[in-house]
Amino acid sequence: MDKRKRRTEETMEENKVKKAMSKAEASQVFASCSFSSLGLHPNLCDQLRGLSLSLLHRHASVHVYRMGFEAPTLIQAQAIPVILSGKHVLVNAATGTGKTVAYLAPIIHHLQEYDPRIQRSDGTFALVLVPTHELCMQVYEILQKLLHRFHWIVPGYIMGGENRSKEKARLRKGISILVATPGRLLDHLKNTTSFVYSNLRWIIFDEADMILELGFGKDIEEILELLGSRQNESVSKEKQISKIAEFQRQNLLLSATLNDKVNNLAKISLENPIMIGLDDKMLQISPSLEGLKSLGSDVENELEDSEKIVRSSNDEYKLPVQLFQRYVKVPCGSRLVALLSILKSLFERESSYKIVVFFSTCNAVDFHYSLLSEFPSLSKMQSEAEALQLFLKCKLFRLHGNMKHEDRRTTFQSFKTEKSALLLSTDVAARGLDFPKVRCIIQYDSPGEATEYVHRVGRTARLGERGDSLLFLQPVEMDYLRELEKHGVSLTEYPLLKVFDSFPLYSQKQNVKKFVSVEMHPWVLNLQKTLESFVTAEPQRKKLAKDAFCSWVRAYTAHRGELKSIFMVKKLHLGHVARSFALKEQPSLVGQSFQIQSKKRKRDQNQKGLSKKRKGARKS
Ligand SMILES: Nc1ncnc2c1ncn2[C@@H]1O[C@H](COP(=O)(O)OP(=O)(O)OP(=O)(O)O)[C@@H](O)[C@H]1O
Repeated sequence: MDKRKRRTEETMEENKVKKAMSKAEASQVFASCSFSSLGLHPNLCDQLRGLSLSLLHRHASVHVYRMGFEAPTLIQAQAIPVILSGKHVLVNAATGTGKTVAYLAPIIHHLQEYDPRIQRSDGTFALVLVPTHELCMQVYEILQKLLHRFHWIVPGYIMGGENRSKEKARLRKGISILVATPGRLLDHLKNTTSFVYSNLRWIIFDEADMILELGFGKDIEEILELLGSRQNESVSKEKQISKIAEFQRQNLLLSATLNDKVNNLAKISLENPIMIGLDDKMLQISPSLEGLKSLGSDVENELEDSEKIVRSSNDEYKLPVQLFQRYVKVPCGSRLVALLSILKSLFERESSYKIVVFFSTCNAVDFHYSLLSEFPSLSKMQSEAEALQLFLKCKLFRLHGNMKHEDRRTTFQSFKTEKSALLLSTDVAARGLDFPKVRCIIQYDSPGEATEYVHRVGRTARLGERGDSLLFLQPVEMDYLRELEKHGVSLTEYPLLKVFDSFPLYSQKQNVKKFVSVEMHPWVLNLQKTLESFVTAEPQRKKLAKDAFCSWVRAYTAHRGELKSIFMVKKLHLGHVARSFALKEQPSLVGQSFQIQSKKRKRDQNQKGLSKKRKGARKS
């Protein structure tokens, strides 16, 4: 059989397997029922189904938004009927399984049924609380699409960093479904007298655990009190007026990872909740909710075992089954070269590829963004045109909390629509954000808690699509894998040397010796040297590198609990850390404590060296 024929047959076979796999993957995500069978109004079902299309309407092209959802996801099929029934609900489902529509659709279904129709002057009926600006915008956009046929139900958002007086004006006019970050909501609850919420029927905590982890616990308690929705309080029923007099409040709590803190929030906000996505072994919440503690209190003191309703920190997390998770073991000084090489090889392999790389600090994002925006292609044989080419030929974006809100919004929108792009981000992008077609997540700086790992990798492999994730670990950090295993997360090793071997040096294939170490690989040595010259040649770039170095070390010391013994600054060689920021030597800017730690490390090493020598001397 000739080669071409065999290749064609192989490709056909591969396609068959891929098709079969994607069917199997899809069947794990979608339910075999329809939206209408779940009890949703036909107009809403129509809105959820079908493709987005443009109609010619009286000489003008009108865009009709429809979501294009053929069938509900499994979690939607489970949650929608329960939420429609008016019960309080706690939802735990893997990332990218469609939780947003699962709670928005039933609310819209009920609101469109009110007779007479609800009006703006009735104020807010549903409140969606989210932890970040980006998530606020995202939920608001989905709401806009879902409400396309229900123009009398008004969506809106309020969030930190936005213009307060404009928000006040919008609240005065009336917002039926309001998406908000907790701090700004509390501000308006206290100071915007024209904000009408006496008809409030639903409170939803999306990414509930993160809201608490960001330290909004006290705000949430105050919000629940102001809204009269704290379960241990006798809600003054007289306060509630006409429209909802016959309805009970309904609160919903959702996340892909639930932790002990959420227990407390569940206890103070949910009444006899139905659990969705939690194993049978999870206990029902105790109906008598006594002895409630503060959401701001320490996790350890929070709960009696008998009252636990969600996973404890040692339980397994749900991850998308079609996610291929790997780790790469890289010595500290070669981290930057490894990152750039992996990115280059991924983007060269496929023309359409979207990657998100996570960093621990805003400064680290800025430094790598500046580096990758300008770092030229490596080739000594290059022509002038080639010399102008960049090392990575893809669209580059960055996202972090120190950026202006407008820039954050633009990045968020642009990265969504790009086909091939790289996003460098802090954890602001880790939660809930839905960037279509992201194929790979790289955690260049380690995530800390296993929950953070789960949410970061959850930006790919969404809704049954395939995705890869890669976690960078230094040899001294390998115990982190065991930490992940405790939560049922296991990773395989990424073949880093193979990637280095694949790069021609000076435009020729290298004759690289087998089994050479990462640090001594000629590609690594060469790229590291070029990077260092490039960074140190430009004072502004060097400053970015130094700032990034300092904040990286600070972030490294901030690991909590058991992770402190895995990520220990004193185990690091700060000179090697500096190399990972393309600095030839360690900046002296770090605080005194680091210098003391570094001296202590040297002293320890010297002592170890001495005792080894002594042992060696005794042996010989
Ligand atoms: N029934 C459906 N059919 C097809 N696509 C859907 C369906 N429901 C939701 N989606 C799409 O799936 C993607 C993921 O949804 P969503 O962001 O709500 O997931 P999630 O479970 O909240 O994820 P995370 O835990 O990361 O926040 C979105 O792009 C959404 O538009």
